[in-house]
Order: sequence, then structure tokens, then C-alpha cells
Amino acid sequence: MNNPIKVGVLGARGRMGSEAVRAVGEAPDTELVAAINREDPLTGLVDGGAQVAVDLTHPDAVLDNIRFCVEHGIHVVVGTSGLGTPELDRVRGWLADRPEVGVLVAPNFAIGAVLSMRFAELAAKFFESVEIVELHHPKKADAPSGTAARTAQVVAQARAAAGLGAVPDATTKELDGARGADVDGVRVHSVRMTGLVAHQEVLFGTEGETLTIRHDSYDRRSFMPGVLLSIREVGSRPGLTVGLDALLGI
Ligand SMILES: NC(=O)C1=CN([C@@H]2O[C@H](COP(=O)(O)OP(=O)(O)OC[C@H]3O[C@@H](n4cnc5c(N)ncnc54)[C@H](OP(=O)(O)O)[C@@H]3O)[C@@H](O)[C@H]2O)C=CC1
Ligand SMILES: O=C(O)C1=N[C@H](C(=O)O)C[C@H](O)C1
Repeated sequence: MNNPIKVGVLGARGRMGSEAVRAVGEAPDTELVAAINREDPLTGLVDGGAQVAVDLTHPDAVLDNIRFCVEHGIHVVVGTSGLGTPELDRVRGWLADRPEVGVLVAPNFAIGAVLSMRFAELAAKFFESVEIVELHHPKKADAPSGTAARTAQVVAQARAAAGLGAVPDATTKELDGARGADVDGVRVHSVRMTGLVAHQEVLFGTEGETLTIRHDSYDRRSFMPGVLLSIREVGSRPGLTVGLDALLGI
């Protein structure tokens, strides 16, 4: 067997980070060499000889972490949400100086969630109306979720490619927020509720029918196969990859 991949986890004591620490420790082909928390210097990754870092921190911290890793030749798997087009462009800029490094940004590691985004992309051109409802635990910092933002983006691109216009909506008078956030012309509604983990519905409608694509993560273990797959693959995918689609062959 090859030597195990040396992995550092950033945000190690968090809800996701602690699961990732466990998953990396249990997998036969990965070895945890650094568990970095907010107060720890990032140089712990270098000291531990990390080949891959997994970022599960906070939208405010993630960019600095990626930059450090790229500059130090460490591949990065990014689970942290909050990276939009301007942030991804900055990552591409850093990678231009280190073309051998891979950065894999995963809006969602759950296989079912990746599939549901793809299904939504496929369905988009057949329906006049679309809205997204994402539902999460109340400790989540960002809204809408990274998954919902990505779903809205791919649905909007598919609609545009099919020549569909704006989603019909006659609203002229509304209470602020009543129609949700507008992400590339797709309305996204964010629910925060005790008892939930991570859930999403993409609702499509056209004359006489609707289609709902729903995904539920009931446990953060649902994300770990995707985390491990990303760790295994990122080193052989230099540059920036967004989403797990290519890794899953979809
Ligand atoms: N892609 C995916 O499939 C998934 C992505 N996520 C995303 O992962 C991220 C983490 O989620 P979750 O584990 O629930 O969050 P938590 O708040 O439980 O964990 C975040 C961890 O990061 C640390 N942290 C926070 N701010 C900083 C900072 N400025 N510098 C360094 N470390 C920091 C926290 O430290 P401290 O303990 O001191 O607060 C904490 O340990 C979120 O962006 C979330 O959206 C979550 C689930 C799945
Ligand atoms: O904060 C979370 O919990 C999650 N964050 C990611 C997101 O913003 O989409 C992925 C998943 O929804 C869980």
C-alpha cells in the first residue's frame, strides 16, 4: 500500500472539523498530522508535513487559510461556505503562482446533495418557475447556505442556456425578505431551526405540475465519504475545482 496521505484539519474542534478528524484518523489511507484550532498557528500544517489541508472553519477565516496553504504547496479541500465568484477569482490568482497545487471547493460533501444539485440543473430548463428552500441548524453563520447559492447558480445558468427569461412573479408590495434572497434571479429562502442539520428543497413549477427535489443530511457523518474522496483526489487535480461532480463522474 502507498504511504497514507498526511492531512491537517482546520477548525478541528468544530461540528464538522471534529467529524473530519475522526474520519481521517479511521481511514486506512489517510493520517492526521495536524488538528488546527482558531488559536493555533497555521505553521502547524507545515510542521506536521501536511500534504492536504481540510478547511472547515468560518467564511471570515477561509481565504487566509487557503492562501497560506497554496503559498506553502499544500493542497486544500475547502468545505467552508461563503466563497463567491470574487473570492474564487482570488484563489485562482494565488494558484497562478503555484500551478502544481490543487484547491477543491465543495459546497456540499454529501453525495445525495451533489446529485440533487445535478438533478436540479437538469430539470431547470423544463420549468417556468423555480425557488429554493434551504433549512439548517440555528448555529449556522451564513445565509443562504453555500449549497443553495451554488444550486441557484447552476439552475440560473441552465435557464439562461435554454433561453428562459425571468421567473414569473407579480409581487409589487412586500415586507422586506418575504420573497427571500435573489441569487442570480432565483429566490432562496433560508430556515434556521433547532433539530435540523442540513436540508434543501428545489421547487420547480410549470403549467399543471410541480417537481420537488429534496435532500436531507440528518447527521454530519453524511459528509465524510465526500471529505475523504476529496482528500484522496485533490492532489491529482491541480488548479481550482468547484464541486464534487467531476470526482463522482457526473
Ligand atoms: N461543504 C460541506 O459539505 C459542509 C460545509 N460546512 C461548512 O463548514 C463550516 C464549519 O461548519 P461547522 O463545523 O458547523 O462550524 P463550527 O462553528 O462548529 O466550527 C467551525 C470551527 O472553526 C473555528 N473558527 C471559527 N472562526 C475561525 C477563525 N477566524 N479562524 C480559525 N478558526 C476559526 C471555530 O473555532 P472556535 O471553536 O474557537 O469557535 C470552530 O472550531 C461552515 O462554513 C459550514 O457552512 C458544514 C457542513 C458541511
Ligand atoms: O453549515 C452547515 O451545516 C452546512 N453548510 C454547507 C452549506 O452552507 O451549504 C453545507 C451543508 O449545507 C451544511
